[in-house]
Amino acid sequence: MAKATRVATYCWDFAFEVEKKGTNLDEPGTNWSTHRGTSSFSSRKKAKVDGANKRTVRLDELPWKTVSRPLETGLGGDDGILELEEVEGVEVYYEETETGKVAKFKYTDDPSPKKPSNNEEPENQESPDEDSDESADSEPEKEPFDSETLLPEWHPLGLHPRLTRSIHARNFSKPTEIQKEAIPLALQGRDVVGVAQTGSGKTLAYGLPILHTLLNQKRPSSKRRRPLRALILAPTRELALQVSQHLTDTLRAIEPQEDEGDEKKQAVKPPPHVSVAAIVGGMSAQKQKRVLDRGVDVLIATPGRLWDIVSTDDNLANEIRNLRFLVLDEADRMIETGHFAELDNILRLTLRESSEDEIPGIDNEKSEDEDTNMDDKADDKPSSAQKGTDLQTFVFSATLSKDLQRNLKRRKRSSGFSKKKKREPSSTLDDLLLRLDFRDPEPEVIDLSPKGGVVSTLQEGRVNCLTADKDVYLFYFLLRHPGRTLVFLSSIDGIRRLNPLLELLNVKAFPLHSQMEQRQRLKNLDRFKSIPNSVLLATDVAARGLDIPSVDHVIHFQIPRTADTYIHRNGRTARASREGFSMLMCAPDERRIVKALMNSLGRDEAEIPELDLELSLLDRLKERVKLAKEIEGMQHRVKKGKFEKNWVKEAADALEVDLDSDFFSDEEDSASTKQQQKAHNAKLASLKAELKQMLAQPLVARGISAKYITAGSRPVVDDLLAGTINPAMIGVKQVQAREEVRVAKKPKKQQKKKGSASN
Ligand SMILES: Nc1ncnc2c1ncn2[C@@H]1O[C@H](COP(=O)(O)OP(=O)(O)OP(=O)(O)O)[C@@H](O)[C@H]1O
Repeated sequence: MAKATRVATYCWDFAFEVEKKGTNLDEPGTNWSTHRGTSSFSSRKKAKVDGANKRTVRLDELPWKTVSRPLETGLGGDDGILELEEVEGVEVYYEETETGKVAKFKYTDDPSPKKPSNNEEPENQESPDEDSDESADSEPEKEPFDSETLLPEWHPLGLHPRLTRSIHARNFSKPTEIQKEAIPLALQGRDVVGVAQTGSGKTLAYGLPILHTLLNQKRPSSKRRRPLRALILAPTRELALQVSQHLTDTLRAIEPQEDEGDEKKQAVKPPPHVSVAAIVGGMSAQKQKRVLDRGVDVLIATPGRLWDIVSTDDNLANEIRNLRFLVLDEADRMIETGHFAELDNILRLTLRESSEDEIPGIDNEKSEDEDTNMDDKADDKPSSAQKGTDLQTFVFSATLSKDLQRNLKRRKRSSGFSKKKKREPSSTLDDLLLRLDFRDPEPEVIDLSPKGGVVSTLQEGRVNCLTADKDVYLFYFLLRHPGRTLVFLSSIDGIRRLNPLLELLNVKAFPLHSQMEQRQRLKNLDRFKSIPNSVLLATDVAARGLDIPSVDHVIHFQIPRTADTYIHRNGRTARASREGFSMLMCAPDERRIVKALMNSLGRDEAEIPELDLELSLLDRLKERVKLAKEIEGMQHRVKKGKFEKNWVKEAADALEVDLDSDFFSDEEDSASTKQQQKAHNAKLASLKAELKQMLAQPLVARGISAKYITAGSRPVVDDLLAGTINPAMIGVKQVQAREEVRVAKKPKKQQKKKGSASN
């Protein structure tokens, strides 16, 4: 006998499957029906089943409760069961049948010792009419929401009242610029290409119109599978999960909450009006397929995983053909992620079909001049007769080339794609976007990108140093300017080297790169988000779209190769009008790249000021970093040796060959090796002890008296009194990095050069 469990889902269809297939809870192909909500996993009491009151019930008659799954697990969407919870008063037993074991449920009507209050409805309430479509659309608002008074700047956008309520709950007092411009156009049915600075709220600029449209439609029945209505494609797994979370949060604020205390009502809660799910690589494809099988309204996906599923699922392919909304988020990055072919294949499904395979009224062969003439008729709005479907397309990024935007305008009349012509695989963003079949003859291009790509609240800075000294300069910066710091490196090897080094130096650092398991990536992101003085060492997998609240600093440990990457990396800080700081670490051989980078942004290299450094402290840090490197080198050699040996052994085992006796001669058990190991360990321990001692010493700036706070040429007493003392570096004020560049002097050479250039 087992106790019944409450799971994170409503399981109407599942109940049927359990009866049919027996007790395998994770049977592939099980048709799930879910309901999302919030709850605690609080009640874990054993069910008290009073035999006298027990009666056999169907699974769907049980008092199911919805619970939420935390995003940090990587399962924020409907992608699986994380935890089971007992249902009070329910007993599960199994009956042997011809087809195998069948789970049955006994449910007690007597919920003693809990006595219902006078206001409570009967415990064993019937589930709602599953075909709840009729009531859904006209669901009355519990309390009218006065958006005109409470959100005067959002009110004119005319969003669904439940969205304005949610916006209010999230304290978004006014729409951002891109939201103000994009939302009305999207609500008019226009296709929108939005370019706006990083952190400017682009997700809701396309997300709110989608949710608005779906909320204005009837609440789907739990009996019928809901068809996919919006597909959002994102370049990275993290971004896809984040967009999913963002939209889920927006909806969660408006779905009835479980912790409102009315348990009976939860048991009869209808399916969600709008369901959102994410499909990304690195997670169980089986579970994700099940999510799709039971139907979602808004799907956020990375192209690789989605195409894996679509290529074997005609149903899904058909749904993509009939989408209502298609979104490319960070479209330009998708070209770089190596999923171009998959993306191209998915987009092909969204192309219009007509009897002639041509877009009505459009001659694809017209000349450029004719194109221009057609431009003049740009005011022609799309008529529904012209549309293959109602598809609306949104393309958003912080960086889209001006050329592309011009081309998009010009392409309006040659939009679409003739299947008669050979379709070469696309290879550039321009190519890709020009192949998008916008239904709108002239997609609206909103370009709010700031001049030079720099957000006004961002302060840039740089340090010029040798490549070999970058570790020291980084360590200096982290001590000098504590905060949440995102360090970008160009290679995974670089991260693997730097991470243990920083750990030895007592810096809390977490790696993030594409060769890590998805769960570990999400876990590290989460740790970085929750620890204020931590460091994330990342490749450009983290450069785009990630919305980590309050990243104080972005450091380009290696100079990005393109201006777009520079903009997107910087965009991880100074988000949503907050201040932020970014620093280029520039080695002599990288000067050329910085120059080219700035040129392509229409800026001068000298515009980025140098960071003021306390050189005496920098020198003292060199000793510490040198020692940490020595320790790291020794540890690395041991690890590498073990790894290589294991690899050879595993390869030999796999090939079923015997290894030469020489291979084992220096194995651990030989006496001389043992001695060597002992000596090695002793040296390592002594170096570590030395480093520990060094790190325990306060770093005192030149001119500071270590004995008396009022003595020395720079007494620290004032800083102490003002509360501006930097605990890691005595004698230097605790100031923000942005303040240190204001006083920085431009390199003399540059000033000279500039002067001569202007002559
Ligand atoms: N109207 C608003 N008012 C205040 N904050 C907002 C508003 N809209 C969105 N935000 C918040 O701003 C942050 C950045 O939003 P979002 O991630 O959508 O930016 P983005 O423009 O997509 O950035 P990126 O280009 O880097 O992907 C989020 O934390 C979001 O919750």
